[in-house]
Amino acid sequence: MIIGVADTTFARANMGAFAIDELKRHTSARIVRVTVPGVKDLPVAAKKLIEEEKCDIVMALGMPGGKDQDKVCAHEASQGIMMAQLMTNRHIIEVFVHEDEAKDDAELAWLLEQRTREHAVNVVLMLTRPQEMTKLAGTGQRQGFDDAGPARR
Ligand SMILES: Cc1nc2c(=O)[nH]c(=O)nc-2n(C[C@H](O)[C@H](O)[C@H](O)CO)c1C
Repeated sequence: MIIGVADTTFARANMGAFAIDELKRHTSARIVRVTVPGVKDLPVAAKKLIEEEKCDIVMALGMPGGKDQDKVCAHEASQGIMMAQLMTNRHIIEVFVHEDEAKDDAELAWLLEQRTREHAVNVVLMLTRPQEMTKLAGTGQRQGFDDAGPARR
């Protein structure tokens, strides 16, 4: 099994390093990493990881900024990532932390790390123990901030 990790220099924390550290805690799968400038460069980076590096699944890690043009960029990047998934028939787990989700730099740094680590665990489960993911179905999981939990009557 091979896991791809694509991250960006635009992000304000080393999301690729967090992902790799967390993946290594849960799997001995080979990991291939590539770093690109920004989120719009992630779709082709992920597609190349799948097609050329034979990755079974890819984490696409990025941080959209808070400006309007950043949000447009992020939407375009998401569409590209979805297209790459459909073209390759492989999951590309998009891990985006929007800069304005956090109230200050300290929270942003925490969120960039926490969301990346929690999605790394999802990636390992999806690849190696999908039945464990099914056990979590409908439980209101969130990556980073608190889980929402199941809705109650
Ligand atoms: C406006 C803009 N905003 C972001 C952003 O919020 N987050 C990010 O990761 N990258 C951004 N970029 C850069 C593009 O994603 C891309 O790297 C360049 O257009 C080069 O292809 C751009 C150009």
